[in-house]
Amino acid sequence: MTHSDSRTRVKICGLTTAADRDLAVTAGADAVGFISGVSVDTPREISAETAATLVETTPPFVSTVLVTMPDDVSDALERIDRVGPDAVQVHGLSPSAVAALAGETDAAVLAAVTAANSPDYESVADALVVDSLDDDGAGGTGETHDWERARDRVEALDSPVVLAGGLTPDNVGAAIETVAPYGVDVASGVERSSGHKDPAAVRSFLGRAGTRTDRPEPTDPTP
Ligand SMILES: O=C(O)c1ccccc1N[C@@H]1O[C@H](COP(=O)(O)O)[C@@H](O)[C@H]1O
Repeated sequence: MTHSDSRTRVKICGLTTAADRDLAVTAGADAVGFISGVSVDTPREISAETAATLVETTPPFVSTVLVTMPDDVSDALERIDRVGPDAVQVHGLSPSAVAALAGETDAAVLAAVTAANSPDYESVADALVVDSLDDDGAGGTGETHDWERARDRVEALDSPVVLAGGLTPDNVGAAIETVAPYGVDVASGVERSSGHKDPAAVRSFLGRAGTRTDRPEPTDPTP
């Protein structure tokens, strides 16, 4: 299902600090992603405790996403319980495990997939994140994949498709035009150094994705 007639949602992922989360929120991100519990070495990984704090202090109407690589369904449920996100993005689970997880959590379940295996996950996840996954099933590769093939998937699948993998301020406009995804997702492409976002790049990415709003700085929602 193409979404070229509506605004493309943007997730800024791999946020490691409150300052970077606030930067993404202020610049107009629809969703903010926190990476915790992954089996690959990444500068964007944070502890479950830090992720829980960042989720809890994210202002209303911005979706929080836990990005994780669980061993199995019960491991995923424990991680969701500890962090409390609106959505969980799971890497490396089979379609049947994703289906079981979706049946047991109130969080929206996003499956990280490739264009090749995306049809296997369509009926079991709330949305598909089509990425350039490495051999371990992890994202954050900074590498693009075949956008024409991704476009075919967007047209063939009923589930919302989020395009990820190697997106940057320079290519996100062309990516949206080519693929017409429901949303786009970026981690390494808007960093100034490993694990730290570049404010100008985050704003530029959101602007070129058609989403920048320049919201006022968020205030601490805790009383
Ligand atoms: O970013 C990571 O290091 C990472 C590690 C393990 C699983 C997922 C990860 N990131 C996800 O991959 C996409 C695309 O990343 P990039 O823009 O190509 O760097 C990212 O948005 C996360 O969802």
